[in-house]
Amino acid sequence: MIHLAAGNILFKTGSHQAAITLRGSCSFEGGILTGMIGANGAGKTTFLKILAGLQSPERGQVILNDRRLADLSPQQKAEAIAYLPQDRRIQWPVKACDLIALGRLRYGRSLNRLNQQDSHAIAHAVETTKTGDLLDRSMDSLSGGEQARILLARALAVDAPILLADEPLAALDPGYAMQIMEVLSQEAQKGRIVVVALHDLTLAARYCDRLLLWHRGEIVADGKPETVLTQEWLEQCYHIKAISQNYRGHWLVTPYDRVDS
Ligand SMILES: Nc1ncnc2c1ncn2[C@@H]1O[C@H](COP(=O)(O)OP(=O)(O)OP(=O)(O)O)[C@@H](O)[C@H]1O
Repeated sequence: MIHLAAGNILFKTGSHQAAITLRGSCSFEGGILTGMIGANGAGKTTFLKILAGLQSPERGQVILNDRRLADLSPQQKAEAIAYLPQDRRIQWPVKACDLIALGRLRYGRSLNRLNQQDSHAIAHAVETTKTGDLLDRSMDSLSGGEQARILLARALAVDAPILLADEPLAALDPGYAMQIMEVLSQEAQKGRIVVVALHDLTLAARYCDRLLLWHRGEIVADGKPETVLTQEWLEQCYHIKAISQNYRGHWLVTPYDRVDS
């Protein structure tokens, strides 16, 4: 079973007024879809980058299956972790199918020498993201939502045991957003660690097994959606009120009003 843990992390994010000090420990097991939620600037992206080994904390460390992430080679990290960054607007005329295939480069193969395993992983990623009709299109001709789906397909094509996705639902319409959450949930059910930063609390509550709530650089709540998305936390962290209800076995959260801070 894959295991990823971040212990006693301390990280200062720059020196401007909005900068924060990120502190926290948490661990992740395969088979669970974890949503990271929290207001803008709370620390979600920074923490995902630390988990992905793209930022080095000033204190603390990330451990992947008993080994320090910092001690792994770039190749080993690339084989273990697929990372979908938040900033992902593609302005260059690469074909969508080639961009997805880039997910296989970690195996040291060039795009024109993909083997059967590569083709299988790419076909699976295309099928699960329903991007087959976009493959021949140039990335710079796609809408923001279409690009987002292709980039998620590239991350899935890596076929890594850990998938870290930073706001994969940004720019997606409600139907595709739900489809992507279903895909992420299925990937977790296969035994992967899937951690996803989200702003849509309704979908976070509906699909995630576990939520981590970030507030000013710290995890203030960690647990099942119904224990994290309480009125108190929503007011304190987002300054909102929400209707929470159980509907056909699903915990639904609908923000409806702002609370003056
Ligand atoms: N490279 C950087 N240099 C300076 N400050 C940074 C840098 N990256 C992030 N920060 C600051 O660190 C804080 C946390 O940022 P982070 O992107 O982790 O938040 P977030 O929870 O992902 O926010 P959002 O929901 O808006 O994406 C913010 O105040 C941000 O301005």
